[in-house]
Amino acid sequence: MATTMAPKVGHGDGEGATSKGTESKALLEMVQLLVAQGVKQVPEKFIQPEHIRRTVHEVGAVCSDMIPVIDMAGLDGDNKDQVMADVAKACEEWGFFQVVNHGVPPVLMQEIQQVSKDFFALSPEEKEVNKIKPGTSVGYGRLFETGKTVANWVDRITIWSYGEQSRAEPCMPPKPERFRQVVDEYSEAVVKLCMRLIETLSTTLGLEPHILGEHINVKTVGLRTSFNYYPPCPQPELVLGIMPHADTSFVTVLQQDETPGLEIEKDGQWILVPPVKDAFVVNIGDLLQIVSNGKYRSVMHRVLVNNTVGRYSFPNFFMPPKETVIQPVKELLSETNPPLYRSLKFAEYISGFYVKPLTGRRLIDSFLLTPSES
Ligand SMILES: O=C(O)CCC(=O)C(=O)O
Ligand SMILES: [Fe+2]
Repeated sequence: MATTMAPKVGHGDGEGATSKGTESKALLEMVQLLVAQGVKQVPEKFIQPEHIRRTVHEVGAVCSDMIPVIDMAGLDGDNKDQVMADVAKACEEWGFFQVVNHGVPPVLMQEIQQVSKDFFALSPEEKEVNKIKPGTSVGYGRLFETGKTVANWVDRITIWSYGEQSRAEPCMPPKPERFRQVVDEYSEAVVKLCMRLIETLSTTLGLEPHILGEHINVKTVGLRTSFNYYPPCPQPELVLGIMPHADTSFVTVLQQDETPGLEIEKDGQWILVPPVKDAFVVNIGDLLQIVSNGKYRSVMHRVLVNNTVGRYSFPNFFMPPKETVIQPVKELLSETNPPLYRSLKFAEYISGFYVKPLTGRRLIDSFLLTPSES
């Protein structure tokens, strides 16, 4: 299990919701704008306390090549059992792995990168058209700027890219013009990949391939996509691109560009997830931790920035509608493996991180049937 070296914050997908009335102020202080103005010293609000900064090592210093890379083409071949075993091991030991030959066309991955570059190249006024609305968690701007937490060195736009929520809460930016079309194609391909992963994880959990998907009502699960831009920072050692957090998803499928920055916490150390061409980074989210009754764990991760080159990343959070009940799969339970978590509605989970996102504990622990000591 993840150790306690990182502060245990209960952020959902890197950041929580915005609190009412703080949005315009946040927008005036978008990182991109600060950098364009030639800021030499990062403003106070971005400076992390010392114990949260790069405490253990610099980017990439620890065994980053150990994070498993799974060739999904192998799931259809003679080597299937070995690939399944590799996935099972990756989930149990790492909670993170990369996938190649995953079925999402590389050209779509390039296009998503291009339209987000085009988005961030718009004028501040054009970007602000789509700014986060009070009480929601989608739109342009840094979320969770309540003034009580240190700000992340990132600008981002978050949208519901697929499923019920994308219809209920429209949030596509009007510009660039190709944004919507590219996102539609991309999210459909990424959802297919998520479905495939859920089927695979069902098997690696020791269940029939369809059980996990049926349990989470996979056909109703949607996608929330963030477009993160981490501009170069004049004092990268003082800030974090995104502070340590675990994701509020079943799984997250992340596209990163060629600039390193993402690190995961394992056995008390931060380990770089090295960029691999055309790969997605897959990680177990809190919801799968509950559903698998703790067999697969949602691992803390963070993002470092540097002073020379900007970085783009696109996490896709595979998340259910608010009314979905989240509980351990009954086929996994037995007298020797009793449920660790109580059943809850996803809405309850979300409101947990909206209301008290930074209590110093992981949100997921508050749903344990027997409270943990930490
Ligand atoms: O930028 C990255 O590589 C990770 C982003 C992330 O963890 C998040 O948005 O939840
Ligand atoms: Fe994350």
